[in-house]
Amino acid sequence: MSSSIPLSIQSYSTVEELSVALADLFVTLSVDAIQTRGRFTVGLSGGSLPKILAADLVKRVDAVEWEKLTVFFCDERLVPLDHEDSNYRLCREELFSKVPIPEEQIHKINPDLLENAEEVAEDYKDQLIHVFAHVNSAKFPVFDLLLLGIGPDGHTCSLFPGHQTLEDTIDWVIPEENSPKPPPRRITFTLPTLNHAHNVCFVATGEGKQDILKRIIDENDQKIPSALVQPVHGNLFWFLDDKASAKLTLREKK
Ligand SMILES: O=C1O[C@H](COP(=O)(O)O)[C@@H](O)[C@H](O)[C@H]1O
Repeated sequence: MSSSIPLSIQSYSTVEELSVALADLFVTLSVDAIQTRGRFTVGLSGGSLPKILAADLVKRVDAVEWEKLTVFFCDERLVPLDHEDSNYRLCREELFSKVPIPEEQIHKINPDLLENAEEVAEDYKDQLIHVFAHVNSAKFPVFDLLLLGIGPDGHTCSLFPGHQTLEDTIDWVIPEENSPKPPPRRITFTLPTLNHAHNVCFVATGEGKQDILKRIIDENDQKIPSALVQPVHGNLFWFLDDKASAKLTLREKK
């Protein structure tokens, strides 16, 4: 890893302890962002992340000013919003249904456009512009916090190894219609969108992530999409459990 990137790798004995620490980070960053900018902009992932995030956060609902939260999805599957593969549905079941976040502050894909992935991405960009354009002078949205997962192949969001999507240096959100992990049709934030955030936090647990984490963190293998997430000015956090981090040389044991 480049030494210029503020890097924090924390490994917890259990997923439960990791959930407590992740909720601490979420609360702390929400307080900072709301004090500084009047709101907290968050990008959520699907997969294992929503459950780990919600486990402790829902126990301290009052610690977050939910009405000042704005949520996007770092990637979304092109399925109806109530489909079992929908990242929105997963986050609703695990988190949104348990906290007082106003529904209109959760930015979802437009289900009327599902036939055309380009149009879904364009519409999602318009939603991003509506929220970010008037406050950011940067060319990309600047999220307060992006919470990312890592697949065993090193994909993050819907950015997969070897795919053309990794080359995009202009767009904010793009279609991916050949995801090797089902369902195949998705949209995803691009690397520049990820890399302009104030804070990016990867969350990975379990033995199945050991080898890919070694390639990303110890070997900085630039063929792996997750290794290409290197915030330009922001902080990069890795929240791991001890099973996932077992093969790493660089880590702080909690
Ligand atoms: O397909 C996806 O997978 C990744 C990783 O999921 P995990 O279950 O290994 O944590 C996830 O971050 C992404 O949002 C999702 O669409």
